[in-house]
Amino acid sequence: MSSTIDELTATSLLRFATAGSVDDGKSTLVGRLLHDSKSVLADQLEAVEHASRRRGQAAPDLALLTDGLRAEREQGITIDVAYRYFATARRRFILADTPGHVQYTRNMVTGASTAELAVVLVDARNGVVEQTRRHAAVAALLRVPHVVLAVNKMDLVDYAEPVFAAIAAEFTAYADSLGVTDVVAVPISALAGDNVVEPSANMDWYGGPTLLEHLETVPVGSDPSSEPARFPVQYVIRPQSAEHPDYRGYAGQLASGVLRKGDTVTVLPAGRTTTVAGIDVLGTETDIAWAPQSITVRLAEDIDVSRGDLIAAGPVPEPVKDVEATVCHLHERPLKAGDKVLLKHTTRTVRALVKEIGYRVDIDTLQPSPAGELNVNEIGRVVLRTAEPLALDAYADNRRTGSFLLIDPADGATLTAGMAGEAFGGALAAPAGEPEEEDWV
Ligand SMILES: Nc1nc2c(ncn2[C@@H]2O[C@H](COP(=O)(O)OP(=O)(O)OP(=O)(O)O)[C@@H](O)[C@H]2O)c(=O)[nH]1
Repeated sequence: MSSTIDELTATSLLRFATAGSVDDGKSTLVGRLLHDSKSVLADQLEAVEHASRRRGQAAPDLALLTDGLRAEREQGITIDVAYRYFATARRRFILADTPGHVQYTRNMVTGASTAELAVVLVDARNGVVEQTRRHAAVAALLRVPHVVLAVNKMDLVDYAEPVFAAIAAEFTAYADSLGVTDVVAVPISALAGDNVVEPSANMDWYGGPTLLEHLETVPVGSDPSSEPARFPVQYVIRPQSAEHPDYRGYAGQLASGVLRKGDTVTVLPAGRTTTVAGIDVLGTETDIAWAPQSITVRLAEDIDVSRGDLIAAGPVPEPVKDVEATVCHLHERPLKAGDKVLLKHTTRTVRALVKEIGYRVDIDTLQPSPAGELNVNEIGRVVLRTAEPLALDAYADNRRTGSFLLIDPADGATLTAGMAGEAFGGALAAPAGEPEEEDWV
């Protein structure tokens, strides 16, 4: 069965995000990836060639492939996170293309929250700059498992190995201090196509994979059997037909792990334990299901289960009403102690009070400092009190069931993205003079 799991789970799909400062060459890189991996349709390419000729450029400007919005191009900035889908013979890709201007943190959090790999782009002429460190910090905070440092514009530094080596060493050391251990550095020229899809003849000193080779081969989709099963109930199915008067099934997407018929499970937050009586995938009964399949589960006992409950196996989280989390604030309206919000965790939405803004983190220095409120793009530590108990995992253990959103009850706006538990692998201490974490709640 394990080979089937390998074949059918997310191993064939890589979700990744790009991040870089303005003009580092993200659009050109993504265009180059799509073009050289033959993911671009002929008519798209024709349109780009036509547009480039009109502007008097001899070669097609591949950045045009990715900059869908003309207005944005005219302003010279990229507006929002764009998702692009492409595939090679070896793997399918979903790319969250995150822009590099001032809204970087918000966009990168949005784009990288589901990513398994982040490509951090730097301009070889500038090396590691402030924004590079910020991108690395956000990747660390979101626990993106793999980071690629793409050192772009190598053509402008004469393809010189020492330039690349120094940047790679500086970045790797910084990433390491954040707890990001899987960093692969690739010297590229997005414009000329060196080491993006094809190996570069200009950099024969580089023995590593091209960017695409790495994207195609990096291990993804952590083995579901290594994680405890987490199944947030999306719908309760009760057909109440004469044929099946007692049928009660729970439908949703398995967030993590493997669920088998006969497994002992706990329904949270109530805490009732029962066994899995049956599993249906696409209307067909099966003995086993794994994340991220969409399934319907039947339980042995007729217990009260509703939308928003978590059916969990293995070590299950203790439901809590006091939530301490690291958050990134996404909205122009600041988040303050005393705010009444809605907290959306998987399929469950509950009322919550912002009890305390613990501190904000300076993303450049990673130093925490006391804060009364969190402004847009700021990262900080908050304490929340929910109206009903939540079955939250630590984000470090489970990115799906350890994360949540805060929503403005007045207009439904998404305010804040939250990650339960410790930040930066616990390396981040409370600011000096602040109460110890235990004293907060
Ligand atoms: N010489 C050289 N120029 C490059 C390379 N990659 C990109 N450029 C140029 O750098 C400029 C910026 O590239 P873009 O791809 O638009 O940069 P971006 O990072 O997407 O910029 P924003 O969309 O504004 O965030 C353009 O003039 C590109 O042609 C490269 O490898 N070598």
